Amino acid sequence: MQGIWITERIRDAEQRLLAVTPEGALMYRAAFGLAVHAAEMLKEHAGRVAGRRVALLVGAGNNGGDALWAGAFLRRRGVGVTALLLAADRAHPAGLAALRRAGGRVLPAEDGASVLEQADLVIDGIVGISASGPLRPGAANLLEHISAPVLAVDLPSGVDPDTGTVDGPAITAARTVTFGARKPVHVLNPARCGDVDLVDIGLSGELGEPDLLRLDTADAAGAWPVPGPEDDKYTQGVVGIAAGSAAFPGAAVLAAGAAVRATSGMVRYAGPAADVVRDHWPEVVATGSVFDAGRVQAWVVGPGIGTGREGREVLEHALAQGVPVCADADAITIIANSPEVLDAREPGTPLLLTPHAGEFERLTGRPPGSDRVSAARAAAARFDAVLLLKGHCTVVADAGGRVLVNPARGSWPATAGSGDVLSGMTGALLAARLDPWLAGGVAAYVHSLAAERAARGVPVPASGILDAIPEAVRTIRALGQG
Ligand SMILES: NC(=O)C1=CN([C@@H]2O[C@H](COP(=O)(O)OP(=O)(O)OC[C@H]3O[C@@H](n4cnc5c(N)ncnc54)[C@H](OP(=O)(O)O)[C@@H]3O)[C@@H](O)[C@H]2O)[C@@H](O)CC1
Ligand SMILES: [K+]
Repeated sequence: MQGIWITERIRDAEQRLLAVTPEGALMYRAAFGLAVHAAEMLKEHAGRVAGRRVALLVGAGNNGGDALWAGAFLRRRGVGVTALLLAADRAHPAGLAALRRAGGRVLPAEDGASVLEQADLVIDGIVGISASGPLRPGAANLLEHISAPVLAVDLPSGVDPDTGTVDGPAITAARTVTFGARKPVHVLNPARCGDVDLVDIGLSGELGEPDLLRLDTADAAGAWPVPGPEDDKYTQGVVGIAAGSAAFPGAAVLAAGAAVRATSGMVRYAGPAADVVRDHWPEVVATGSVFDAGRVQAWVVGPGIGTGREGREVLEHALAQGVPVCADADAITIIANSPEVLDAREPGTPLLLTPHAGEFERLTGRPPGSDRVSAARAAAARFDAVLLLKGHCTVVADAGGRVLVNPARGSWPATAGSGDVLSGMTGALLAARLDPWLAGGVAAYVHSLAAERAARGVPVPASGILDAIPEAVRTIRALGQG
Protein backbone atom coordinates (compact mmCIF):
# COMPACT_ATOMS: atom_id res chain seq x y z
CA MET A 1 0.00 0.00 0.00
CA GLN A 2 1.09 3.50 -0.70
CA GLY A 3 1.22 5.73 2.38
CA ILE A 4 0.15 9.37 2.35
CA TRP A 5 0.90 11.85 5.13
CA ILE A 6 -0.77 15.16 5.97
CA THR A 7 1.47 18.23 5.87
CA GLU A 8 1.56 18.72 9.64
CA ARG A 9 3.09 15.25 10.04
CA ILE A 10 5.51 15.85 7.15
CA ARG A 11 6.66 19.11 8.71
CA ASP A 12 7.26 17.38 12.06
CA ALA A 13 9.21 14.60 10.37
CA GLU A 14 11.26 17.14 8.42
CA GLN A 15 12.11 19.00 11.62
CA ARG A 16 13.41 15.80 13.21
CA LEU A 17 15.45 14.93 10.13
CA LEU A 18 16.77 18.48 9.76
CA ALA A 19 18.09 18.34 13.31
CA VAL A 20 20.43 15.48 12.39
CA THR A 21 21.31 16.50 8.84
CA PRO A 22 23.90 19.00 7.65
CA GLU A 23 22.35 22.35 6.75
CA GLY A 24 20.99 22.48 3.23
CA ALA A 25 21.41 18.75 2.62
CA LEU A 26 17.68 17.99 2.38
CA MET A 27 17.01 20.78 -0.05
CA TYR A 28 20.03 19.74 -2.08
CA ARG A 29 18.66 16.18 -2.38
CA ALA A 30 15.20 17.45 -3.21
CA ALA A 31 16.41 19.91 -5.80
CA PHE A 32 18.74 17.42 -7.44
CA GLY A 33 15.85 15.00 -7.92
CA LEU A 34 13.73 17.85 -9.22
CA ALA A 35 16.37 18.80 -11.78
CA VAL A 36 16.61 15.20 -13.03
CA HIS A 37 12.87 15.14 -13.66
CA ALA A 38 12.97 18.60 -15.24
CA ALA A 39 15.64 17.41 -17.68
CA GLU A 40 13.49 14.38 -18.54
CA MET A 41 10.56 16.65 -19.26
CA LEU A 42 12.68 18.89 -21.48
CA LYS A 43 13.78 15.85 -23.47
CA GLU A 44 10.22 14.64 -23.73
CA HIS A 45 8.56 17.95 -24.62
CA ALA A 46 11.36 19.95 -26.26
CA GLY A 47 13.55 17.23 -27.76
CA ARG A 48 16.69 17.92 -25.76
CA VAL A 49 18.06 19.53 -22.61
CA ALA A 50 20.97 21.83 -23.52
CA GLY A 51 19.88 25.11 -25.07
CA ARG A 52 16.29 24.84 -23.87
CA ARG A 53 14.62 27.48 -21.72
CA VAL A 54 13.26 27.01 -18.25
CA ALA A 55 11.35 29.61 -16.22
CA LEU A 56 11.28 29.25 -12.45
CA LEU A 57 8.36 30.66 -10.49
CA VAL A 58 9.91 31.38 -7.12
CA GLY A 59 7.92 32.12 -3.96
CA ALA A 60 9.11 33.26 -0.56
CA GLY A 61 9.69 29.88 1.07
CA ASN A 62 11.71 26.71 0.73
CA ASN A 63 9.56 25.58 -2.18
CA GLY A 64 11.07 28.47 -4.11
CA GLY A 65 14.47 27.43 -2.74
CA ASP A 66 14.05 24.00 -4.32
CA ALA A 67 13.24 25.61 -7.65
CA LEU A 68 16.29 27.91 -7.46
CA TRP A 69 18.67 25.06 -6.66
CA ALA A 70 17.17 22.91 -9.42
CA GLY A 71 17.70 25.87 -11.75
CA ALA A 72 21.38 25.92 -10.78
CA PHE A 73 21.68 22.19 -11.59
CA LEU A 74 19.94 22.68 -14.92
CA ARG A 75 22.33 25.52 -15.82
CA ARG A 76 25.18 23.00 -15.53
CA ARG A 77 23.47 21.00 -18.25
CA GLY A 78 23.37 23.99 -20.56
CA VAL A 79 19.77 25.03 -19.92
CA GLY A 80 18.86 28.73 -20.10
CA VAL A 81 17.28 29.42 -16.70
CA THR A 82 15.37 32.51 -15.59
CA ALA A 83 14.04 32.85 -12.07
CA LEU A 84 10.95 35.02 -11.63
CA LEU A 85 10.87 36.17 -8.02
CA LEU A 86 7.47 36.76 -6.44
CA ALA A 87 8.99 38.21 -3.26
CA ALA A 88 12.42 39.48 -4.28
CA ASP A 89 13.49 40.36 -0.74
CA ARG A 90 12.56 36.93 0.66
CA ALA A 91 13.74 34.51 -2.01
CA HIS A 92 15.80 31.65 -0.58
CA PRO A 93 19.28 33.28 -0.22
CA ALA A 94 21.45 30.19 -0.76
CA GLY A 95 19.35 29.02 -3.70
CA LEU A 96 19.43 32.45 -5.28
CA ALA A 97 23.20 32.67 -4.87
CA ALA A 98 23.64 29.19 -6.37
CA LEU A 99 21.56 30.08 -9.41
CA ARG A 100 23.42 33.34 -9.94
CA ARG A 101 26.78 31.55 -9.62
CA ALA A 102 25.64 29.07 -12.24
CA GLY A 103 24.79 31.91 -14.64
CA GLY A 104 21.02 31.97 -14.22
CA ARG A 105 19.02 35.12 -14.86
CA VAL A 106 16.88 36.66 -12.10
CA LEU A 107 13.90 38.95 -12.68
CA PRO A 108 11.01 40.29 -10.62
CA ALA A 109 7.92 38.22 -11.39
CA GLU A 110 5.98 41.19 -12.75
CA ASP A 111 8.50 41.46 -15.61
CA GLY A 112 8.17 37.76 -16.42
CA ALA A 113 5.39 37.58 -19.04
CA SER A 114 7.62 37.15 -22.08
CA VAL A 115 9.99 34.79 -20.22
CA LEU A 116 7.05 32.54 -19.44
CA GLU A 117 5.71 32.75 -22.99
CA GLN A 118 9.05 31.65 -24.43
CA ALA A 119 9.83 28.92 -21.90
CA ASP A 120 10.02 25.25 -22.84
CA LEU A 121 9.28 24.26 -19.25
CA VAL A 122 7.95 26.14 -16.23
CA ILE A 123 8.95 25.03 -12.73
CA ASP A 124 6.37 25.99 -10.12
CA GLY A 125 8.13 26.83 -6.86
CA ILE A 126 5.55 29.39 -5.77
CA VAL A 127 4.43 27.61 -2.65
CA GLY A 128 4.65 24.12 -1.14
CA ILE A 129 3.37 22.48 2.02
CA SER A 130 3.03 25.80 3.86
CA ALA A 131 0.44 27.05 1.38
CA SER A 132 -2.80 28.57 2.48
CA GLY A 133 -5.62 29.59 0.16
CA PRO A 134 -5.57 30.17 -3.58
CA LEU A 135 -2.71 31.88 -5.37
CA ARG A 136 -2.24 35.51 -4.50
CA PRO A 137 -2.60 38.11 -7.28
CA GLY A 138 1.15 38.44 -7.97
CA ALA A 139 1.35 34.76 -8.81
CA ALA A 140 -2.14 34.46 -10.24
CA ASN A 141 -1.45 37.17 -12.84
CA LEU A 142 1.30 35.05 -14.32
CA LEU A 143 -0.89 32.03 -15.08
CA GLU A 144 -2.26 33.41 -18.35
CA HIS A 145 1.28 33.64 -19.75
CA ILE A 146 2.10 29.97 -19.22
CA SER A 147 1.83 27.76 -22.27
CA ALA A 148 4.70 25.32 -21.63
CA PRO A 149 4.21 22.20 -19.48
CA VAL A 150 4.52 22.90 -15.77
CA LEU A 151 6.58 20.84 -13.35
CA ALA A 152 5.25 21.45 -9.85
CA VAL A 153 7.67 21.48 -6.94
CA ASP A 154 6.15 19.26 -4.22
CA LEU A 155 2.60 20.20 -5.22
CA PRO A 156 0.79 22.49 -7.66
CA SER A 157 0.60 25.94 -6.09
CA GLY A 158 -2.88 27.20 -5.29
CA VAL A 159 -4.21 23.70 -4.57
CA ASP A 160 -4.73 22.93 -0.90
CA PRO A 161 -2.03 20.46 0.18
CA ASP A 162 -4.24 18.51 2.62
CA THR A 163 -7.62 18.53 0.89
CA GLY A 164 -6.79 19.00 -2.79
CA THR A 165 -9.41 21.73 -3.11
CA VAL A 166 -9.05 24.69 -5.45
CA ASP A 167 -10.81 27.92 -4.46
CA GLY A 168 -9.31 30.26 -7.03
CA PRO A 169 -6.36 30.58 -9.38
CA ALA A 170 -4.07 27.55 -9.22
CA ILE A 171 -1.40 25.75 -11.19
CA THR A 172 -2.22 22.73 -13.34
CA ALA A 173 0.92 20.65 -13.56
CA ALA A 174 1.91 18.08 -16.16
CA ARG A 175 4.05 16.48 -13.50
CA THR A 176 4.71 16.94 -9.80
CA VAL A 177 7.92 15.99 -8.07
CA THR A 178 7.39 15.54 -4.36
CA PHE A 179 9.86 14.95 -1.56
CA GLY A 180 10.04 12.46 1.26
CA ALA A 181 6.41 11.37 1.22
CA ARG A 182 3.22 11.70 -0.76
CA LYS A 183 0.75 14.31 0.45
CA PRO A 184 -3.08 14.17 0.30
CA VAL A 185 -3.28 16.60 -2.64
CA HIS A 186 -1.58 14.01 -4.84
CA VAL A 187 -4.42 11.53 -4.49
CA LEU A 188 -7.30 13.91 -3.82
CA ASN A 189 -6.63 16.10 -6.85
CA PRO A 190 -4.60 14.09 -9.37
CA ALA A 191 -5.91 16.20 -12.26
CA ARG A 192 -3.98 19.24 -10.97
CA CYS A 193 -0.82 17.25 -10.13
CA GLY A 194 -0.32 15.24 -13.32
CA ASP A 195 2.06 12.33 -12.85
CA VAL A 196 3.57 12.34 -9.37
CA ASP A 197 7.17 11.28 -8.77
CA LEU A 198 8.52 10.77 -5.28
CA VAL A 199 12.11 11.76 -4.50
CA ASP A 200 13.61 10.08 -1.47
CA ILE A 201 15.21 12.60 0.89
CA GLY A 202 15.64 10.15 3.76
CA LEU A 203 12.41 11.03 5.54
CA SER A 204 10.83 7.58 5.78
CA GLY A 205 12.36 6.71 9.16
CA GLU A 206 10.76 9.79 10.73
CA LEU A 207 7.27 9.53 9.28
CA GLY A 208 5.44 6.94 11.39
CA GLU A 209 2.10 5.46 10.33
CA PRO A 210 0.54 7.12 7.29
CA ASP A 211 -2.67 9.16 7.55
CA LEU A 212 -4.16 7.74 4.35
CA LEU A 213 -3.51 4.63 2.31
CA ARG A 214 -3.88 3.96 -1.35
CA LEU A 215 -4.13 0.44 -2.69
CA ASP A 216 -1.83 -0.57 -5.48
CA THR A 217 -2.35 -3.39 -7.94
CA ALA A 218 -0.56 -5.94 -5.80
CA ASP A 219 -2.78 -5.07 -2.81
CA ALA A 220 -5.94 -5.45 -4.86
CA ALA A 221 -4.67 -8.72 -6.33
CA GLY A 222 -3.62 -10.02 -2.92
CA ALA A 223 -7.01 -9.23 -1.41
CA TRP A 224 -9.10 -10.57 -4.30
CA PRO A 225 -10.68 -13.89 -3.23
CA VAL A 226 -9.41 -16.91 -5.12
CA PRO A 227 -11.13 -20.27 -4.57
CA GLY A 228 -9.01 -23.17 -3.32
CA PRO A 229 -9.36 -26.86 -4.16
CA GLU A 230 -11.63 -27.45 -1.14
CA ASP A 231 -14.00 -24.61 -1.97
CA ASP A 232 -17.52 -24.91 -3.28
CA LYS A 233 -20.16 -22.30 -4.08
CA TYR A 234 -21.13 -21.96 -0.41
CA THR A 235 -17.70 -21.81 1.21
CA GLN A 236 -16.69 -18.89 -1.01
CA GLY A 237 -19.52 -16.87 0.44
CA VAL A 238 -23.05 -16.32 -0.78
CA VAL A 239 -24.01 -12.73 -1.47
CA GLY A 240 -27.60 -11.55 -1.32
CA ILE A 241 -28.82 -8.64 -3.43
CA ALA A 242 -31.93 -6.74 -2.38
CA ALA A 243 -32.31 -4.14 -5.11
CA GLY A 244 -34.63 -2.86 -7.82
CA SER A 245 -38.37 -2.83 -8.14
CA ALA A 246 -40.90 -4.28 -10.57
CA ALA A 247 -41.12 -0.92 -12.34
CA PHE A 248 -37.37 -0.25 -12.21
CA PRO A 249 -35.51 -3.54 -12.44
CA GLY A 250 -32.30 -2.03 -13.85
CA ALA A 251 -30.56 -1.51 -10.52
CA ALA A 252 -31.26 -5.13 -9.61
CA VAL A 253 -29.85 -6.43 -12.88
CA LEU A 254 -26.70 -4.32 -12.52
CA ALA A 255 -26.02 -5.03 -8.84
CA ALA A 256 -26.70 -8.76 -9.20
CA GLY A 257 -24.64 -8.91 -12.40
CA ALA A 258 -21.69 -7.18 -10.76
CA ALA A 259 -21.83 -9.72 -7.94
CA VAL A 260 -21.96 -12.57 -10.47
CA ARG A 261 -18.93 -11.15 -12.26
CA ALA A 262 -17.03 -10.66 -9.00
CA THR A 263 -17.43 -14.04 -7.34
CA SER A 264 -17.30 -17.69 -8.24
CA GLY A 265 -19.46 -18.30 -5.16
CA MET A 266 -23.20 -17.94 -5.21
CA VAL A 267 -25.45 -14.93 -5.74
CA ARG A 268 -28.98 -14.72 -4.41
CA TYR A 269 -31.42 -12.05 -5.44
CA ALA A 270 -34.47 -11.15 -3.39
CA GLY A 271 -37.06 -8.66 -4.57
CA PRO A 272 -39.77 -7.75 -7.05
CA ALA A 273 -37.41 -7.85 -10.05
CA ALA A 274 -36.67 -11.58 -9.62
CA ASP A 275 -37.92 -12.58 -13.09
CA VAL A 276 -35.92 -9.91 -14.89
CA VAL A 277 -32.79 -10.72 -12.90
CA ARG A 278 -33.19 -14.44 -13.66
CA ASP A 279 -33.57 -13.65 -17.37
CA HIS A 280 -30.30 -11.71 -17.37
CA TRP A 281 -28.37 -13.90 -14.97
CA PRO A 282 -29.55 -17.51 -14.98
CA GLU A 283 -26.93 -18.40 -12.37
CA VAL A 284 -28.60 -16.16 -9.77
CA VAL A 285 -30.95 -17.87 -7.31
CA ALA A 286 -33.79 -15.37 -7.32
CA THR A 287 -36.81 -15.10 -5.03
CA GLY A 288 -39.49 -12.49 -4.64
CA SER A 289 -38.74 -11.41 -1.09
CA VAL A 290 -35.83 -11.14 1.35
CA PHE A 291 -37.92 -12.94 3.94
CA ASP A 292 -37.60 -16.25 2.08
CA ALA A 293 -34.21 -15.66 0.48
CA GLY A 294 -32.19 -18.23 2.45
CA ARG A 295 -28.82 -17.74 4.12
CA VAL A 296 -26.21 -15.40 2.77
CA GLN A 297 -22.85 -14.22 4.09
CA ALA A 298 -23.46 -10.59 3.12
CA TRP A 299 -26.33 -8.42 1.93
CA VAL A 300 -26.35 -5.58 -0.54
CA VAL A 301 -29.44 -3.50 0.12
CA GLY A 302 -30.73 -0.41 -1.51
CA PRO A 303 -30.29 0.34 -5.20
CA GLY A 304 -33.76 1.03 -6.58
CA ILE A 305 -35.73 -0.39 -3.64
CA GLY A 306 -37.53 2.89 -2.97
CA THR A 307 -37.61 4.77 0.30
CA GLY A 308 -41.04 3.72 1.56
CA ARG A 309 -42.20 1.20 4.13
CA GLU A 310 -41.31 -1.87 2.05
CA GLY A 311 -37.76 -0.71 1.47
CA ARG A 312 -37.42 0.00 5.15
CA GLU A 313 -38.58 -3.50 6.10
CA VAL A 314 -36.13 -5.04 3.66
CA LEU A 315 -33.28 -3.05 5.16
CA GLU A 316 -34.28 -3.89 8.73
CA HIS A 317 -34.46 -7.57 7.86
CA ALA A 318 -31.00 -7.56 6.27
CA LEU A 319 -29.50 -5.65 9.21
CA ALA A 320 -30.88 -8.22 11.64
CA GLN A 321 -29.24 -11.23 9.97
CA GLY A 322 -25.88 -10.85 11.70
CA VAL A 323 -23.95 -10.67 8.40
CA PRO A 324 -22.20 -7.69 6.80
CA VAL A 325 -24.52 -5.28 5.00
CA CYS A 326 -23.63 -2.90 2.19
CA ALA A 327 -26.31 -0.17 2.34
CA ASP A 328 -26.40 1.84 -0.85
CA ALA A 329 -28.63 4.36 -2.62
CA ASP A 330 -32.24 4.19 -1.29
CA ALA A 331 -31.01 2.34 1.82
CA ILE A 332 -28.94 5.39 2.70
CA THR A 333 -31.93 7.67 2.27
CA ILE A 334 -33.98 5.35 4.48
CA ILE A 335 -31.31 5.56 7.20
CA ALA A 336 -31.20 9.34 6.78
CA ASN A 337 -34.99 9.62 7.12
CA SER A 338 -35.36 7.04 9.90
CA PRO A 339 -32.07 6.51 11.74
CA GLU A 340 -33.86 4.15 14.13
CA VAL A 341 -33.77 1.42 11.43
CA LEU A 342 -30.20 0.89 12.56
CA ASP A 343 -31.57 -0.42 15.87
CA ALA A 344 -32.29 -3.60 13.91
CA ARG A 345 -28.58 -4.09 13.36
CA GLU A 346 -27.10 -7.02 15.23
CA PRO A 347 -24.41 -5.57 17.50
CA GLY A 348 -20.99 -5.87 15.92
CA THR A 349 -22.35 -6.59 12.45
CA PRO A 350 -20.28 -4.79 9.81
CA LEU A 351 -22.12 -2.06 7.93
CA LEU A 352 -20.77 -0.40 4.81
CA LEU A 353 -22.45 2.81 3.67
CA THR A 354 -21.73 3.97 0.12
CA PRO A 355 -23.09 7.51 -0.36
CA HIS A 356 -22.33 9.97 -3.11
CA ALA A 357 -22.08 13.61 -2.00
CA GLY A 358 -25.85 14.23 -2.07
CA GLU A 359 -26.63 11.09 -0.10
CA PHE A 360 -23.84 11.97 2.32
CA GLU A 361 -25.53 15.30 2.99
CA ARG A 362 -28.86 13.58 3.54
CA LEU A 363 -27.24 11.08 5.88
CA THR A 364 -25.21 13.46 8.00
CA GLY A 365 -27.01 16.77 7.58
CA ARG A 366 -24.12 18.48 5.84
CA PRO A 367 -22.25 18.14 2.54
CA PRO A 368 -18.82 16.53 2.60
CA GLY A 369 -17.29 19.98 1.96
CA SER A 370 -13.71 20.56 0.97
CA ASP A 371 -12.20 18.15 3.49
CA ARG A 372 -13.77 14.94 2.25
CA VAL A 373 -11.40 12.74 4.23
CA SER A 374 -12.34 14.27 7.57
CA ALA A 375 -16.02 14.23 6.61
CA ALA A 376 -15.89 10.53 5.74
CA ARG A 377 -13.96 9.72 8.93
CA ALA A 378 -16.44 11.55 11.14
CA ALA A 379 -19.43 9.87 9.49
CA ALA A 380 -17.81 6.44 9.78
CA ALA A 381 -17.30 7.01 13.51
CA ARG A 382 -20.82 8.35 13.95
CA PHE A 383 -22.47 5.33 12.32
CA ASP A 384 -19.88 2.83 13.57
CA ALA A 385 -19.58 1.78 9.95
CA VAL A 386 -17.30 1.80 6.97
CA LEU A 387 -18.17 4.86 4.95
CA LEU A 388 -17.32 4.82 1.26
CA LEU A 389 -17.72 8.36 -0.08
CA LYS A 390 -18.00 8.24 -3.86
CA GLY A 391 -16.48 10.90 -6.03
CA HIS A 392 -13.58 11.54 -8.34
CA CYS A 393 -11.44 10.28 -5.51
CA THR A 394 -13.31 7.65 -3.55
CA VAL A 395 -12.62 7.82 0.19
CA VAL A 396 -13.18 4.72 2.34
CA ALA A 397 -13.05 5.40 6.09
CA ASP A 398 -13.72 3.05 8.96
CA ALA A 399 -14.89 3.82 12.47
CA GLY A 400 -11.34 3.47 13.79
CA GLY A 401 -10.11 6.28 11.53
CA ARG A 402 -8.37 4.22 8.86
CA VAL A 403 -8.77 5.76 5.40
CA LEU A 404 -8.22 4.29 1.94
CA VAL A 405 -8.32 6.57 -1.08
CA ASN A 406 -8.88 5.57 -4.67
CA PRO A 407 -8.42 8.29 -7.28
CA ALA A 408 -10.52 7.61 -10.38
CA ARG A 409 -8.89 6.90 -13.71
CA GLY A 410 -10.99 9.48 -15.57
CA SER A 411 -14.58 10.60 -15.21
CA TRP A 412 -16.38 8.08 -17.43
CA PRO A 413 -17.58 6.00 -14.44
CA ALA A 414 -19.74 8.93 -13.30
CA THR A 415 -22.68 7.43 -15.18
CA ALA A 416 -26.15 6.17 -14.25
CA GLY A 417 -26.05 2.71 -12.67
CA SER A 418 -22.32 2.85 -12.00
CA GLY A 419 -22.97 2.83 -8.24
CA ASP A 420 -25.14 -0.29 -8.53
CA VAL A 421 -22.18 -2.10 -10.11
CA LEU A 422 -19.93 -0.93 -7.28
CA SER A 423 -22.29 -2.10 -4.55
CA GLY A 424 -22.79 -5.51 -6.19
CA MET A 425 -19.06 -6.01 -6.36
CA THR A 426 -18.60 -4.79 -2.79
CA GLY A 427 -21.21 -7.30 -1.62
CA ALA A 428 -19.38 -10.16 -3.30
CA LEU A 429 -16.17 -9.18 -1.48
CA LEU A 430 -17.98 -8.84 1.85
CA ALA A 431 -19.47 -12.31 1.38
CA ALA A 432 -15.93 -13.61 0.80
CA ARG A 433 -15.19 -12.29 4.31
CA LEU A 434 -12.83 -9.48 3.38
CA ASP A 435 -12.36 -6.82 6.01
CA PRO A 436 -15.23 -4.46 5.05
CA TRP A 437 -12.90 -1.48 4.82
CA LEU A 438 -10.64 -3.37 2.44
CA ALA A 439 -13.65 -4.73 0.55
CA GLY A 440 -14.78 -1.16 -0.15
CA GLY A 441 -11.29 -0.12 -1.25
CA VAL A 442 -10.74 -3.14 -3.49
CA ALA A 443 -14.19 -2.80 -5.06
CA ALA A 444 -13.50 0.89 -5.79
CA TYR A 445 -10.11 -0.01 -7.27
CA VAL A 446 -11.44 -2.72 -9.57
CA HIS A 447 -14.48 -0.61 -10.49
CA SER A 448 -12.33 2.29 -11.66
CA LEU A 449 -10.04 -0.07 -13.55
CA ALA A 450 -13.01 -1.78 -15.22
CA ALA A 451 -14.46 1.61 -16.15
CA GLU A 452 -11.18 2.70 -17.69
CA ARG A 453 -10.87 -0.52 -19.66
CA ALA A 454 -14.45 -0.34 -20.84
CA ALA A 455 -14.39 3.35 -21.75
CA ARG A 456 -11.05 3.68 -23.52
CA GLY A 457 -11.78 7.34 -24.20
CA VAL A 458 -15.49 7.21 -24.99
CA PRO A 459 -18.62 7.15 -22.81
CA VAL A 460 -19.37 3.82 -21.22
CA PRO A 461 -22.69 2.65 -19.75
CA ALA A 462 -22.78 0.94 -16.37
CA SER A 463 -23.42 -2.39 -18.09
CA GLY A 464 -20.14 -1.86 -19.95
CA ILE A 465 -18.32 -1.38 -16.64
CA LEU A 466 -19.96 -4.56 -15.39
CA ASP A 467 -18.84 -6.48 -18.48
CA ALA A 468 -15.27 -5.28 -17.97
CA ILE A 469 -15.00 -6.59 -14.39
CA PRO A 470 -13.47 -9.95 -15.46
CA GLU A 471 -10.84 -8.17 -17.55
CA ALA A 472 -10.04 -5.85 -14.65
CA VAL A 473 -9.71 -8.77 -12.24
CA ARG A 474 -7.56 -10.65 -14.75
CA THR A 475 -5.35 -7.58 -15.09
CA ILE A 476 -4.76 -7.09 -11.37
CA ARG A 477 -4.13 -10.80 -10.87
CA ALA A 478 -1.62 -10.88 -13.73
CA LEU A 479 0.18 -7.72 -12.58
CA GLY A 480 -0.07 -8.62 -8.91
CA GLN A 481 1.63 -11.96 -9.49
CA GLY A 482 4.29 -10.50 -11.77
N1 LIG B 1 11.74 21.59 5.36
C1 LIG B 1 12.62 20.89 4.65
O1 LIG B 1 13.57 20.36 5.14
C2 LIG B 1 12.44 20.70 3.23
C3 LIG B 1 11.44 21.42 2.54
N2 LIG B 1 11.33 21.32 1.23
C4 LIG B 1 10.51 22.23 0.48
O2 LIG B 1 10.02 23.26 1.30
C5 LIG B 1 8.63 23.45 1.10
C6 LIG B 1 8.02 24.05 2.32
O3 LIG B 1 8.67 25.25 2.49
P1 LIG B 1 8.20 26.37 3.51
O4 LIG B 1 7.70 25.74 4.73
O5 LIG B 1 9.34 27.30 3.62
O6 LIG B 1 7.00 27.07 2.82
P2 LIG B 1 6.49 27.19 1.31
O7 LIG B 1 5.51 26.08 1.08
O8 LIG B 1 7.63 27.31 0.37
O9 LIG B 1 5.63 28.53 1.26
C7 LIG B 1 5.78 29.48 2.20
C8 LIG B 1 5.59 30.85 1.59
O10 LIG B 1 4.57 30.88 0.62
C9 LIG B 1 3.73 31.99 0.84
N3 LIG B 1 2.38 31.57 0.54
C10 LIG B 1 1.54 30.84 1.32
N4 LIG B 1 0.39 30.60 0.68
C11 LIG B 1 0.50 31.21 -0.53
C12 LIG B 1 -0.37 31.32 -1.64
N5 LIG B 1 -1.59 30.78 -1.62
N6 LIG B 1 0.03 32.00 -2.74
C13 LIG B 1 1.26 32.55 -2.77
N7 LIG B 1 2.13 32.47 -1.73
C14 LIG B 1 1.75 31.82 -0.63
C15 LIG B 1 3.95 32.42 2.26
O11 LIG B 1 4.11 33.78 2.24
P3 LIG B 1 3.78 34.71 3.52
O12 LIG B 1 2.43 34.28 4.02
O13 LIG B 1 4.87 34.46 4.47
O14 LIG B 1 3.79 36.04 2.88
C16 LIG B 1 5.24 31.74 2.68
O15 LIG B 1 6.30 32.65 2.74
C17 LIG B 1 8.16 22.08 0.75
O16 LIG B 1 6.92 22.11 0.08
C18 LIG B 1 9.28 21.58 -0.12
O17 LIG B 1 9.13 22.08 -1.44
C19 LIG B 1 12.25 20.49 0.47
O18 LIG B 1 13.31 21.32 0.11
C20 LIG B 1 12.75 19.32 1.26
C21 LIG B 1 13.34 19.75 2.55
K1 LIG C 1 4.73 24.35 -5.88
